[in-house]
Amino acid sequence: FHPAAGYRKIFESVEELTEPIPAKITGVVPSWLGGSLLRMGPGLFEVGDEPFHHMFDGLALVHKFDLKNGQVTYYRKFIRSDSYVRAMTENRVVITEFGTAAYPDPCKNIFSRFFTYFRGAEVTDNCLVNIYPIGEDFYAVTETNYITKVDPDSLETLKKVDLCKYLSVNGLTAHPHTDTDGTIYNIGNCFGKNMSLAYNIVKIPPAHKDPIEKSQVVVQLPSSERLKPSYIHSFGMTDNYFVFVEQPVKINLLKFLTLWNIRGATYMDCFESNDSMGTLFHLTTKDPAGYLSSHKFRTSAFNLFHHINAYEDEGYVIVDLCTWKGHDFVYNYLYLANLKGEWEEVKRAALRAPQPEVRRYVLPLDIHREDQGKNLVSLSYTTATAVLHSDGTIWLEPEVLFSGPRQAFEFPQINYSQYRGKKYSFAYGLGLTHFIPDRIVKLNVQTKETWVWQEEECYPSEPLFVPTPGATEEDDGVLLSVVVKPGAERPSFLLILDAMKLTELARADVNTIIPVTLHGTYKP
Ligand SMILES: CCCCCCCCCCCCCCCC(=O)OC/C=C(C)/C=C/C=C(C)/C=C/C1=C(C)CCCC1(C)C
Ligand SMILES: [Fe+2]
Repeated sequence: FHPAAGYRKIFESVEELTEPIPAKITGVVPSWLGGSLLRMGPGLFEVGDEPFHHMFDGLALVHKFDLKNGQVTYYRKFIRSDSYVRAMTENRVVITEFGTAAYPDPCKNIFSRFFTYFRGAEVTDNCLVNIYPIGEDFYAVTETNYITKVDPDSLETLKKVDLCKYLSVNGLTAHPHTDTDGTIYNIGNCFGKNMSLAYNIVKIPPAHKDPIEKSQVVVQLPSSERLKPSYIHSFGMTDNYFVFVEQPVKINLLKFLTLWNIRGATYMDCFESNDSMGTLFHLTTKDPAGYLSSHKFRTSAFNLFHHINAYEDEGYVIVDLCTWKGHDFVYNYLYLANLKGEWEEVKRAALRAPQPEVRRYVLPLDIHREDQGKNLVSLSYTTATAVLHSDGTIWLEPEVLFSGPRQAFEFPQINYSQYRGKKYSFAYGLGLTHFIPDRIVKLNVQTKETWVWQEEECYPSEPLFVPTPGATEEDDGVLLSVVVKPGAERPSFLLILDAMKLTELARADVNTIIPVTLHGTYKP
């Protein structure tokens, strides 16, 4: 598919811009589409002569496409995180990133090194994963306790916020949910006093000024394994429930706590797979007086990063997920050395990685002891099953919504404002071939029909759905994706697709390579 290995370019360092640059438009940008597309990703893949090793290490770069009156400009700035500022000052990796260790400053004397050793190293504030609004402010985030307030116009870094000051969590996911009234929910690991472990769901109520100050933990879910909470990247939310999937990818807390004293260790060294637990689903009501479902939902092992959507229907909770089969951690395959090789090497490196599959799980809400051994799912439109076992657990089997050999449907998006937590039809995603992003896919989750946008030597990013104002159809809107086409005269463009047919409406070409972006927000 990619013998020219053009995808390497999306993993190379770029400089930030001093002012927005104009884009050259082909096609017609819908006149109603006025706003900013904000996206986050790594932008600097080495500091001095020290390379970053993992796809999630590069220093955070915030990107912005401004759309106004059919015209488009592009701008980008590095986040002035402590990771960035100190790296620039000392010309070396100073703060340990996800898969790259910082080594002690060789210039420091033995005494100051001794003190750093006992104070413990600093947790990274390299917010490269997502950017989203909290109240009227915008925050760039990773998955630690540090988030960074960013000016969405100038892209300037405004302040670093430590979530631990407001909430008892060690971090929050980069995938919050927002209710219609603006309430934000998120989930994070909490390593409490006495080594008690929990997954805490937090609520940030809508407020004009500093909503984070009013945030609180609303639900606490215990970890099923002592000292080893599961890694969590996103969660599900319906009108009345939170869905938390406890996956066999574990954080070994003892390793994490001693990590900082081991030379060369990184966050990646704290993870391990549990090869016997399979995967557990937990349901809790959103109501603060809510409960944790007394039934344990189980299924075979998979890695989970992205929930697509979840909703309630006829006494069931339907949960659609982008899964990776097995307990082997997918992030083990995302080292830059694997992703930046020749095409044959990239394929070889991805060969043993878990296989992707889009799956639908159906969790019955009303469970009776006398139904033991029977399939409890009687929804007309799904083949997913849930069988009650004698030990009270419910074994789930999914319905496969999309599957292709080493063809992932990842970085999923939906018409979030209208269909979050509701019965829906369409998911949009980034197609990955052996982890290389090479197409945009639309999936009808009811019929399994797919539509594809693909172009030779093009490397797109997560497609964000923006609804047409006043739309009545679920897929009436556009998809926005940042595409890199290394050989072209202008090597990157903002792609605007008609979300119904996945046909191109317009592209806005810019004269610079835009490195890989993970997630982002459209700010109308
Ligand atoms: C867009 C194209 C990408 C091309 C290649 C990628 C292919 C990916 C296929 C799989 C999907 C995976 C999606 C992952 C998305 C993502 O954005 O992940 C980024 C996650 C990051 C940077 C996580 C950082 C987490 C940290 C630093 C956690 C730290 C912690 C611990 C490990 C334990 C203790 C608590 C604490 C400090 C939070
Ligand atoms: Fe993500």
